[in-house]
Amino acid sequence: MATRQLFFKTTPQFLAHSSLIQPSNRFSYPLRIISSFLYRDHYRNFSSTASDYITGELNSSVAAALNADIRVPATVITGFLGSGKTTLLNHILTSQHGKRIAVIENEFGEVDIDSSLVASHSSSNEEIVMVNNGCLCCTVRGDLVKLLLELVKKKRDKFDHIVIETTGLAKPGPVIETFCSDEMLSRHVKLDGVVTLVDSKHAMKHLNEVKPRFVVNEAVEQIAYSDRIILNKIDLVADADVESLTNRIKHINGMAQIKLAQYGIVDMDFVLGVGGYDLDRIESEVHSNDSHCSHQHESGHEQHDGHHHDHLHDSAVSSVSIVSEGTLDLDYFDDWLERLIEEKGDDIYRMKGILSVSDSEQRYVFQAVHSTLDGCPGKEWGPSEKRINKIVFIGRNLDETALRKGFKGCLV
Ligand SMILES: Nc1nc2c(ncn2[C@@H]2O[C@H](COP(=O)(O)OP(=O)(O)OP(=O)(O)O)[C@@H](O)[C@H]2O)c(=O)[nH]1
Repeated sequence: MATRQLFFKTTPQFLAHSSLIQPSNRFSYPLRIISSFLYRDHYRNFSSTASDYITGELNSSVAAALNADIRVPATVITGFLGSGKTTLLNHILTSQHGKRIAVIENEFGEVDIDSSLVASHSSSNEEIVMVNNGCLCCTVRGDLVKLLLELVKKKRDKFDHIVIETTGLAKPGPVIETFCSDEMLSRHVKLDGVVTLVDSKHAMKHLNEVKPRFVVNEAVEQIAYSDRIILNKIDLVADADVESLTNRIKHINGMAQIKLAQYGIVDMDFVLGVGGYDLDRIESEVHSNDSHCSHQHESGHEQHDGHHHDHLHDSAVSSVSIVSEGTLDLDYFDDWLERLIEEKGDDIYRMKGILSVSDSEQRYVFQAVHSTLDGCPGKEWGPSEKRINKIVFIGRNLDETALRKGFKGCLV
């Protein structure tokens, strides 16, 4: 199938205001509650309201009967100024992946340059639709939701996947939270993954930049929130630089997969269909994390992550992995997580985990973005399989000792 795309454009500062997502708008679900509502809500609610929005699509009752997730996947491309986001977008739009892509482009500044760069690479310009909503400053979240819902309502039959390119200075947190916390949006669109472009030549400088108190370092945040990281422009640096940058990135985010690239050339399945927020994909994500994190598993009950503590940087954003045998009391764990989220929800950007819980033959899987938690029972443990808990936290000022202690307190 030929690749076709729609093109939507917004204007400055569109996704960069975390203050727009007030704590009161967030919701926190204890795991035991989530486990019962999860699939039911996403799929059944979809079927009851989809007809308002989606015409000429799958019959919603058929979808419900099949328990199919027919929400549109959306990929967020982020990365510092000049890191290669538009280059990657063009690669996506010109690759043969069989998906029809709708693009939401966030331009920083009055002059629309990126859209013409993308358009010039597009194979079917007539499919490109420009949307200019004026200045989205301070109405970011609502406008993004409106834009996405309109897209689904009016053009749903014209695309299979949405790609959102943020500005180089955008903070991805508010964008991700929008997908997770807006009920209407989450019925129709699911966040597939956050892909971050990193400029191999200049990234270290940006990552090391010390910002004034309460000012976030966007380059660090973009890495912390990502599911896939493309270490781009490797043609401009030595291997040793790539290695130290890779290690630095792993320290910030021990969960994301990393690929080296020139001109954003990566396989499409690295960026599309990532399933970064799908509970049924968490296991493979956490496993794949093992392979690139060079864990040095300790013998004994608990194993520490191998996040290169020999070259720690004083960045406040980092990740902590807990890999441990043993069985958890889900109620204890639930209480602990609730407390953690209450106290540190703003600082915990992402969490993913596979748990071995008492009185259950199934894994328990969960994932969270700040205080928005999803969890449900997963695959059964094999008869001779070692039950190993794996949890990854990514956030600011993480207290590794306290996290390990809290986790241990939930073991039976
Ligand atoms: N040498 C080299 N140049 C690259 C590579 N990838 C992209 N570029 C160039 O870097 C420049 C910036 O790339 P863009 O794709 O526009 O970067 P961007 O992240 O969209 O930039 P902003 O929209 O300004 O944030 C362009 O001139 C690209 O051709 C690469 O791997 N190697």
